[in-house]
Amino acid sequence: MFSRPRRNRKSEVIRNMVQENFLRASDFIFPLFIIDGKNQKTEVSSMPGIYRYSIDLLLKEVESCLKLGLKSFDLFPNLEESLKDETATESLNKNGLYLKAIKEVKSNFPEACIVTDVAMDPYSSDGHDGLVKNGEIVNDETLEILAKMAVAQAEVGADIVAPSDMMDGRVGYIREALDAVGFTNVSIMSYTAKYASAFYGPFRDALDSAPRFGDKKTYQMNPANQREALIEGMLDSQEGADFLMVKPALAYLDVIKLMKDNFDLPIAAYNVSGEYAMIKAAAQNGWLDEKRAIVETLMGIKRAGADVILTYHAKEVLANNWI
Ligand SMILES: NCC(=O)CCC(=O)O
Ligand SMILES: [Mg+2]
Repeated sequence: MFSRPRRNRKSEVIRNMVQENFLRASDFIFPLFIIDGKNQKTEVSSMPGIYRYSIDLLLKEVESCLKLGLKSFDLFPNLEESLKDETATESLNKNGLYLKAIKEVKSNFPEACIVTDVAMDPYSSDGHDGLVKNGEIVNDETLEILAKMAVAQAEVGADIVAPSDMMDGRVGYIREALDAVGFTNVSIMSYTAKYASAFYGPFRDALDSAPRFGDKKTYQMNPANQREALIEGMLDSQEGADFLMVKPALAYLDVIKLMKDNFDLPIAAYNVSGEYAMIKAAAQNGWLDEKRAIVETLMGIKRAGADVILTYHAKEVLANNWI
């Protein structure tokens, strides 16, 4: 035997020397949930360790993350039912929870990178990402609403707007709307290949945003499909996306790799709520070594080709020096 791969595993020094992939604080975007009120911090029951924060406590949370070197945040609002309507009007309310939160975070911490969510579901009485007409999620009329939402978010300081709705043509539509009012420097992180997944369950608990009828299969992708992601990637690239996202991450590592191999834009992967919940539940039962399972999961996503990872594990990983 001339070749003995085990020689490169014989000591920790050599194992470290030949390590191919690394996780860094700057890889992560930390999703944060926001609720109305003062001094409110409520745990998402299906996501142990993850909370919804009122704006005052959100600022404290962001500050503590920044101290750990965690500098990018994706904000999501939990709105009261009474504020929801068919056209997501509340998403444009300058004094509403979401736009106020973005503005507060950005003015208190200009060094933070704020990613904002562009989709109708948190504000929609139908719980869908697009406008509903006669039971159908209509594409082109939704674009106008999304574009206004993106501009409103840019106006209060969004660094990156992230359309998570999967309507056709929305990246280009939003790009034009942003540019038309001078926001040529605001980036777009497109949810390019977002699959109709069971793993979003805990997130919908966090926001009370489950669809009120039907499912999201007419706009989110079929989990059975891989090549279709190339069509979405090509369109988003042509329409001016700055990042292409695959979501969820774990059951879609092949799609992350495919996107990495086919597009030169940075690839983001969303390690979603259900993926987080699975590890937490197993760890709480003593069935998994939590630290190792989390780091291995994130490393797998990185190894598959993700340049950026949106993950609820971001803070704990850094706070505990697990990477
Ligand atoms: N638009 C954002 C999501 O749908 C997040 C899903 C999750 O974390 O499960
Ligand atoms: Mg698309």
